[in-house]
Amino acid sequence: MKVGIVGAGLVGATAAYALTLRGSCSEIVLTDVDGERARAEAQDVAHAAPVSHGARVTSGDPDELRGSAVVIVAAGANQKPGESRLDLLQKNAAIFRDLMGQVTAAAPGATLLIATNPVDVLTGLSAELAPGQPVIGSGTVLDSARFRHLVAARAGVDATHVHGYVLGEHGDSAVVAWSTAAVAGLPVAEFMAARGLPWTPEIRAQIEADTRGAAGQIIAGKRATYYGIGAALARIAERILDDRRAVLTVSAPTPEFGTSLSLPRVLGRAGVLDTIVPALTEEERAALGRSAGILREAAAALNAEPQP
Ligand SMILES: NC(=O)C1=CN([C@@H]2O[C@H](COP(=O)(O)OP(=O)(O)OC[C@H]3O[C@@H](n4cnc5c(N)ncnc54)[C@H](O)[C@@H]3O)[C@@H](O)[C@H]2O)C=CC1
Ligand SMILES: CC(=O)C(=O)O
Repeated sequence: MKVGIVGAGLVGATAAYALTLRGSCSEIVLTDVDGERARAEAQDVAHAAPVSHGARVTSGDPDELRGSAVVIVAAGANQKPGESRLDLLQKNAAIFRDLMGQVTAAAPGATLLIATNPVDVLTGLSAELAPGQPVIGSGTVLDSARFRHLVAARAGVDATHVHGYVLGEHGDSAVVAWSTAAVAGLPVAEFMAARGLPWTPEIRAQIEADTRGAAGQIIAGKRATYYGIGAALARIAERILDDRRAVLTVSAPTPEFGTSLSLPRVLGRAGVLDTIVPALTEEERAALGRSAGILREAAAALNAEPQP
């Protein structure tokens, strides 16, 4: 089971490290326009293999992606403090137009797993640039993890026992779908009330703000985020490799919304096998519609740009 990674920067290299520590695959190849960086990152991660699960970790030209079952794409610029993900669109779209031909030529059978921001619009663009190949974006898998972490901290339980989805854009319009949230199978308010734990509209609003604002807070403090997304990418990739039918909020082209966005989706070797539309409140449905509108506008603005 081979995973290719395009873009051996902070996100790509951390994904390689997470794949290695989790034993997600037997082979990882890192590629980057900065070949020296890719080589050094592969060498460093390879030294974790003998003390974890023994994967073969190498670097090389895009040609070396051949035989990959999944190719993670994390190439491109990241946000500077104060920048939004959508601010990265033009420059990262140009990088994708440049690299996608090499990726599809080398690994025509791979599922493409996009991480570069703005991930929803670039997932849609990648699906156009790689017709016939399964393409998904990491979407709101990371946001859903952040949401679960924040609820778990309030509830005083392990985050793996908190359920809940963030939907729509991986970005400022992400929709925190409280109606999907549960702690140990109970609606959050019920769980909190039964234990006399504080649960107010202000606390809910703070959790929503912290879920949406997490990337900004981390970027302000250390210039980039990579551990959360590295683990999320490894999890998504291994669920695809295992054909596990896991349900994750990945981004994918969604005709009903006219854009790529995140909804809970069943994942297998062929990529997205099914999409689940949760029973949302009217307010959540409206927020999801607004989020989709923002993404449609961004994609339209990209298509309106003259191509070199
Ligand atoms: N989807 C998500 O949840 C998250 C997405 N990101 C995004 O991931 C992307 C990468 O972020 P970082 O790793 O922090 O940036 P970075 O600057 O550390 O790494 C980017 C790498 O891409 C490489 N690159 C540029 N053009 C390339 C090309 N044509 N072919 C191959 N490699 C190329 C660069 O040489 C560099 O090594 C950014 O767009 C960032 O916003 C970051 C965190 C979370
Ligand atoms: C940077 C980014 O997209 C994130 O950490 O959510």
